[in-house]
Amino acid sequence: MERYSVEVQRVATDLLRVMAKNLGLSSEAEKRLLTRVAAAQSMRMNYYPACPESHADKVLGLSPHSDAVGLTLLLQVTTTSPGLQIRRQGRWVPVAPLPGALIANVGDVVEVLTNGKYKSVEHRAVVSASHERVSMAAFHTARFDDDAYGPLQEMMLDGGEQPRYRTMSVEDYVKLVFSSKLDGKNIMDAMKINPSPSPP
Ligand SMILES: O=C(O)CCC(=O)C(=O)O
Ligand SMILES: [Fe+2]
Repeated sequence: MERYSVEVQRVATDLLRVMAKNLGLSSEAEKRLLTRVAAAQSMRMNYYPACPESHADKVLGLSPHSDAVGLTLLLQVTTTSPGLQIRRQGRWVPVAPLPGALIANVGDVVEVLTNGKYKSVEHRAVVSASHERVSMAAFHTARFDDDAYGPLQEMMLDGGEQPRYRTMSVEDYVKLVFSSKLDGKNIMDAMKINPSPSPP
């Protein structure tokens, strides 16, 4: 478990480095502005028992949400029973499990830091009438005592872009997350400076 955790954290850091490069952050110091959101890690094992046929279409395994972290690397441990779905253009799209594959879910913190250039993905888990399912999520964040979460100056300066999200200390952000319900992208709505009305 410890080895898995260390390796997954390394993958998360590498992915964030690539994302930073894609965004034009080239120096080591600039890349660190994104990789710092993989400095800390927490893990969650999700167990979804099979749900009786009569209820399966009325029950969700996990309500729609986006992860309130930097980057999540998710392993669908049960490869024989799908359950994860992502929301794309208003529709729920299943993500088929691939043995040994990690799914990278962009979290809310990366959406804020990149001023919306990378959007966090809304997702949910559904249950099956016949199969139980296990997934394991590794969440990556900045350290609690790290500076703040807010749109990176380095990315906005070029285009004279305006910040679309508030800047908040990591501690206040964590308080906001723990006082919020698991409900779609509600934390992003709270962080937006001029939230546009959400589609029905
Ligand atoms: O079980 C899944 O596939 C989704 C888990 C998840 O979204 C989470 O733990 O945040
Ligand atoms: Fe999630």
